[in-house]
Amino acid sequence: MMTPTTTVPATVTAFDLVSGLSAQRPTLRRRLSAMAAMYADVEAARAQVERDDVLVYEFYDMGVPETSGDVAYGTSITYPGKVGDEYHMTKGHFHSVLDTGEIYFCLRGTGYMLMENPEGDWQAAEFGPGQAVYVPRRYAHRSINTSATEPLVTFFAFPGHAGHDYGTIETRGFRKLCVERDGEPVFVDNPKWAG
Ligand SMILES: O=P(O)(O)OC[C@H]1O[C@](O)(CO)[C@@H](O)[C@@H]1O
Ligand SMILES: [Fe+2]
Repeated sequence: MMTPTTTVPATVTAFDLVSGLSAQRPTLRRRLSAMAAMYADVEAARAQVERDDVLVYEFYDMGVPETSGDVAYGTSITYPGKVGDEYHMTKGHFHSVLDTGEIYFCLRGTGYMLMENPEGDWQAAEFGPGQAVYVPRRYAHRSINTSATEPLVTFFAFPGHAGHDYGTIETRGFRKLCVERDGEPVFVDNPKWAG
């Protein structure tokens, strides 16, 4: 009988359901200065960085091997706020291996998963606590926090070999932006979209 090969031991990690954080490892943190150019109103972003280089989001890299048999996972916490009228968001990325999906389960807060594929389709899935968004293969994805007060806390999982392609979104942007109009989030065309 074959003995299964195990490369990563079974592990248990505690994530706080309110903060989304774990005391067991440090997060990777993205401040506004690291993504000011991604917002539509770059001047507003730079002015905010001058006043206070706010923490926009943080997340975990659990160090899972980047192989197809493994599953990368962790929590991601996007803090409330706006840059001009655009809600706080993650950088967003395609997977380097485009044919890989991802799952995000919301633990706290309210927001959207914005998705688009190279074929021109885009979707914005609203989610809140207890709801999971499935990001299909080929779709770039970005978390957006539309709450004025609460962090958007999600647990994510994706194939270990998927990789991150940040460059495409950094140069081209997403087709749509999520902005506040009359107190409500709406998706509008991104005037800077360079597809
Ligand atoms: O990778 P971004 O776009 O900076 O956003 C961070 C989130 O995306 C992930 O890379 C997973 O897709 C996580 O590490 C984290 O949830
Ligand atoms: Fe991803």
